[in-house]
Order: sequence, then structure tokens, then C-alpha cells
Amino acid sequence: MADFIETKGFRVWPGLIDRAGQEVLVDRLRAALSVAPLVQPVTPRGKPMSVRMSACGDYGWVTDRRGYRYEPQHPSGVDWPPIPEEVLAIWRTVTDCARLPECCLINWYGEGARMGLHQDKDEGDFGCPVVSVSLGDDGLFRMGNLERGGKTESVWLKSGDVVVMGGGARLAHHGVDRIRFGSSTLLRDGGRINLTLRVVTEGP
Ligand SMILES: O=C(O)CCC(=O)C(=O)O
Ligand SMILES: [Fe+2]
Repeated sequence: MADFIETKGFRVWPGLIDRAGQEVLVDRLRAALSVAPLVQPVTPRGKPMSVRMSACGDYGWVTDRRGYRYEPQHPSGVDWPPIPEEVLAIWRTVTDCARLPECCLINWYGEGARMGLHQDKDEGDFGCPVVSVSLGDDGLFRMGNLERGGKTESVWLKSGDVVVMGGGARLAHHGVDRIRFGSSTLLRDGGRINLTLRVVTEGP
């Protein structure tokens, strides 16, 4: 089986999901997005983000003028669709966490989209990792530190790569500087999808 490469506590599993597996995931995500469409979120200060977002699971992460938070419904008022079984299988492969993710955030990066360095810290249980799945175009992923600033390292994430942010890297800063738009044939209209799997509620 594939194995991981660890950099600054981030575990990258290159090519964990093969092309057939990626195509199944895209089908599942298209079905989910037909229920809970992508939206362009705005930051609490009113700045539109360049990625478009939706989610599956009991909670979705949202941002708008009222702040960053997890919500049990899509902004339209519909429940988020369930997390596909194939996505839960990835979690089971790369983590030994006893809990299952309650949110699968779906980010779509079009040409020019990026995500600034940030920490994922709106969750209730930092004992569980965040698992990220890349599909479609290559994305330049930057791995930073617990504190703002300092030296960072970057890696091009390709379609089918999985990253685990756990242990000492659970609260490390990270972001996506750019994508190579058109570098993959997986998505009909190009772009990059990133899924992040998160345990949202407090531990038992
Ligand atoms: O797109 C990525 O690879 C990372 C996404 C991310 O950090 C997030 O959604 O919090
Ligand atoms: Fe993140």
C-alpha cells in the first residue's frame, strides 16, 4: 500500500487514490453539490473568498458577515448531504482516530483562486486530525508553523494525494498559494477540488 512522507508534521500520502477512485469521488461530489450547491463565501470583514465552498456531513463550515462557524444547514436551509462512504474510507485508511469526521468541507478552486495561510481551529476536538483530499488540478500547498510567520515548506499536491494534519501539525498554519489551472483532466471544467474532513464537536 502507498505510504506517507512527513514534512513539518504534515503527512502527505502521494497518489493514495487512483484515477478510478477519483472518478467515483467526483460522481459522489456532483450528486452532493446538486443538493448543496457551491457558494462564494465572504469573510467576516466582507471580503469575498476566491474559493467556492459547500459541505457534506452533520455540519458545514461557513463564513459570512456573522463570522466563521459550523452550521447544520447549507445557507439555503437544506441539510448538508451525508459524507459519501468512499470519503469515510479514506479517513479510516490514513488515521487511527476513533471518531469519524462530522464535516467534509468542499472547496473548489477556479483559475487564480488561492487560500491564505490559516489554522483550522473552529473545531471542538483537536485530538482528531484534519484530512485533506486533492482532486483535479495541481495545487501548491504551503506548510507553516503553530505561530504565525517563520520558515515554511511547499509541496505541489496532485489529484489523488491525501494530507493528514494531526498531532503537532493539527494547528499548524497552511494554505494554497496557487493552482496550475488545466493541469488535470479529472474535472470537466478544470479547477481543483479539495475536501477537508473534520471532527467538529467536542470529544466524549
Ligand atoms: O485546499 C487545500 O489543500 C487546503 C484547504 C484548507 O486548508 C481548508 O479548507 O481549511
Ligand atoms: Fe485549512
